[in-house]
Amino acid sequence: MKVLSAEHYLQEKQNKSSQTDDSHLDESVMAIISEVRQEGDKALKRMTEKFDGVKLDRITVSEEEFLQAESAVNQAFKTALKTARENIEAFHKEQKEQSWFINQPGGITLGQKVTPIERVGVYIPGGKASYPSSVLMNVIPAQLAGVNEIAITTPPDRDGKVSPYVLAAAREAGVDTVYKAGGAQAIAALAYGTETIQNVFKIVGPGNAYVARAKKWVFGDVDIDMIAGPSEICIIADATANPRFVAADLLSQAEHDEAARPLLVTTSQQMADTVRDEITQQTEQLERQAIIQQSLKQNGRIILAETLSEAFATANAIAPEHLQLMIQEPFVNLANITNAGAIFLGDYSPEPLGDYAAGPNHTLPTSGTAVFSSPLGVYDFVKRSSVIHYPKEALNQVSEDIIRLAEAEGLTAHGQSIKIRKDDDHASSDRQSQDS
Ligand SMILES: NC(=O)c1ccc[n+]([C@@H]2O[C@H](COP(=O)([O-])OP(=O)(O)OC[C@H]3O[C@@H](n4cnc5c(N)ncnc54)[C@H](O)[C@@H]3O)[C@@H](O)[C@H]2O)c1
Ligand SMILES: N[C@H](CO)Cc1c[nH]c[nH+]1
Ligand SMILES: [Zn+2]
Repeated sequence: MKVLSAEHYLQEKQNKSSQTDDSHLDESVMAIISEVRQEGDKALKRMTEKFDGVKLDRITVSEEEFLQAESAVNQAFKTALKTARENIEAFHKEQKEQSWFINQPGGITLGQKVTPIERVGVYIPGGKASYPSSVLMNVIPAQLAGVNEIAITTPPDRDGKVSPYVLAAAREAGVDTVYKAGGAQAIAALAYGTETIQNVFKIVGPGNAYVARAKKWVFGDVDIDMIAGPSEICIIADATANPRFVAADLLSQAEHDEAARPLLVTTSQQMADTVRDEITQQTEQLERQAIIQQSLKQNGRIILAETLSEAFATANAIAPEHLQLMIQEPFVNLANITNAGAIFLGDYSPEPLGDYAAGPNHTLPTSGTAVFSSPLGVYDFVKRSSVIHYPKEALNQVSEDIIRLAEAEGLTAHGQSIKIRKDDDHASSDRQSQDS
């Protein structure tokens, strides 16, 4: 893993982002979207054959497949799923938002009505690993928001099957509709519908570059949660941190993807050296060595900071998906962190605790987007409508102001809508009793 100063790291990061040219990705994703829009299921099956290497007869997972999956997973896994579901539910319940109304003098009522989005599609990645935990993380907040119809889509394996762990998680979460479709083609199908796949109003869930780019392209026709890139972890460690833990936590995210970003920011040269050795030793024991080594080589960095203040400033500039504070007094220093998707405090709060069990969501802003966005939550599955009620007298009170403002904009029909009520004294006299 490359070691460099904070200043050099930030410079390197800037150079990289200005050099990125991914127009080829746009071209292939736009072509996929347009084929699915034009040909529906036929295109979806053709692409599943091309990219996932399997010819499908049926896109929707059958009840029989659900039952097979249920018997293929053991009881301990089901219990772990149940515990995770309970923790995720308990945390996300706190995010539930109520409609509210305020009464103002003169019989005015104003408010905000909160309504769940009716139909939502959840993308569950399936290329390099299967993610039952992501099923729970994406479905549970939608359910708590009151979403009526939730469908999952995930790529099938080469036998045309969906991971039994993913299906067991779907069952645990109470979702019966699972489609065998992955990549940009699945996103297009959810956005525009096919003969089999019902179109949805919002698409959530992480995925690889094709999935992320397709979400960007369909945004506007449907809503999306965020553009989630490869997993990232940034650990701020002072000389008191346990280097074995630090190395293990960095590796936990490196194994997701060759493009994953494991970063250590430390004030201690000795910590940097020991973590480096630990990473080499621990990697030898792990299964996904090829992915880890690529991730470490391409994006793994040990950043030396002169002071803890410089370490915090560097982490805030990175705005990582996950930030671990493995320093003395992590709680006190929480105040110094402004940009991070999730913040893990202390030596016994490693990132995988958040991935699976603690309760907060693991779908988090990546690629620096934590400067402006938040974890997936119940709030992502509702929309808000403003509510306005003025009785006649209250409208009369503001009518001159409205007419003046409308005239200034040259919008006389707007003014007319107000004037017509002011002049028409007998208008809705029968409704005035309701107003008072
Ligand atoms: N943020 C989170 O919560 C979270 C959770 C889990 C995984 N992840 C991330 O999600 C990503 C998952 O990626 P993945 O690849 O394992 O699974 P994936 O399901 O996102 O992608 C697999 C699909 O990509 C498509 N594809 C592959 N090669 C293609 C090509 N050349 N042209 C067009 N389409 C192609 C195929 O349709 C395939 O089904 C990883 O980066 C991982 O770090 C994030
Ligand atoms: N760390 C991933 C988000 O970056 C989420 C995940 C799912 N399973 C394991 N990890
Ligand atoms: Zn993870």
